[in-house]
Formats: sequence, C-alpha cells, structure tokens
Amino acid sequence: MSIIGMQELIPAGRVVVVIDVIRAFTTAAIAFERGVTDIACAPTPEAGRELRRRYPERLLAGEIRGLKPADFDIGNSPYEMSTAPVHGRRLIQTTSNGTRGLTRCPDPVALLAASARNVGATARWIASNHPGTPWTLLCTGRTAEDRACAEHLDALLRGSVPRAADLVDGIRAGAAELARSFARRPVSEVVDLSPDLGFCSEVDRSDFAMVGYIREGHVELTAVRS
Ligand SMILES: O=C(O)[C@H](CS(=O)(=O)O)OP(=O)(O)O
Repeated sequence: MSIIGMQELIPAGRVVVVIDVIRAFTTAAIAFERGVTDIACAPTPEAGRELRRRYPERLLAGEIRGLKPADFDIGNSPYEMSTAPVHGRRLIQTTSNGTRGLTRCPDPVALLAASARNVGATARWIASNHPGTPWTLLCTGRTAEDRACAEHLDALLRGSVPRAADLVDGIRAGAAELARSFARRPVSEVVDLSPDLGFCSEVDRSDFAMVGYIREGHVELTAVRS
C-alpha cells in the first residue's frame, strides 16, 4: 500500500490508481457522466493526434500547458466538458500529467483513473473486484490536491471514513498553488482554473470507477458502476 509521485517506480503485482484532480480525471468523469462511451488516453499530444488519425470518429480532448490546442475539439476543462455535445461519443484524451501517468503502468493487476469526483466509487470497485490485493496510488501532480485525494482513497481502502471536507481543503490548497505558478506565466499562457474548480471539488458526484485496459499501446478507460 503506497502513495507515490510520478518520479517513483510502480511496484509489480498492484492495483494501481492514477490520480489527477486538477483537471484530467475530473474532466474524464464529467465526460462519462454526460454519456461518453470510452476514452482512449494518450501520453502526449502527438500520440493523441496519431490516435485521431487512426480513429477519426473520435473527439480529441486535452491540453498543452493547460490550454486547448487549436486542432483539438475540447480542452482539458471540466466546465467545457459539462456543456460539450458528447453524448454517445468516443473520446481521445491527452494531458500533461493525468493521461501520461496512466501510461506509466506496464503490468498492473488493475488500472484505474480517479479524481475526487469518483473516489468513493473507485474504492468500492477495488474492494469488490480485488479484495486483498495491495494498491499503489500514483499522484500525477506535484500540488496538494492529488495527495489529498490519494490520502482520502487510501483511508477508504483501509475501511476508515475520511472527511470529504479535508479533501476539499486539499483541493483548494492545490488550486491556490497552481494559480500562483500560472501567475508567473506570460498573460497569453495563463490558465484560468476558476470555472473548473467547483467541478473538481464535488466529492463523490460520479457513481462509477474509471477502469483502464491496455490496448494497442494506449489505455482505454470505461466507466464501471459497482
Ligand atoms: O490541464 C491541466 O490541468 C494540467 C496541465 S497544467 O499543469 O495545468 O499545465 O494537466 P493535467 O494532466 O490535467 O494535470
């Protein structure tokens, strides 16, 4: 049982949960809530574009340095995803941290993507499907929100009852750290997280785990209710 960062090795024989609260796996959770059927996760923008050449019917979502590239259909924004016409669509998602983290897990017992939005459903899926298997929780960001989500999930998996309010405090602290770092960028590169933070802070709004299957060099996420 461990909580690790992106630089650390992932031990074999684990259920691996890749965590990205701000914003990749909050965006992915909203996509599934709105009727997306599956999400092919790419580690880089070029890999995402390559997947779109292979699957032209899919929408391409994601960011480079937090901003939507002109040739992408949707950014990495939960707010934007909450209004995009995506029902019944298949997506490709590529982001700086979250989708890259998913591809760091070569041979997990099970692979999941999580944010605060589906942390409880993630714990229930693991308890139902892999009781007794050790877990590794991979925080893809360096700021406080992923660590807070990992600690919340770790507590749930151990049978404790963590406080949602503590997780929300961690998300706010992480958002403040990110805002300070964005403020140092040139104006044209500043990312405005404010429309997204409410979505990122809604603990347990999604009632599904996002389970990943490794297919043809990428990870395919589907929403699984337990
Ligand atoms: O879009 C995001 O929130 C980040 C990119 S950045 O760190 O804000 O530039 O990507 P994610 O993979 O969602 O952490």
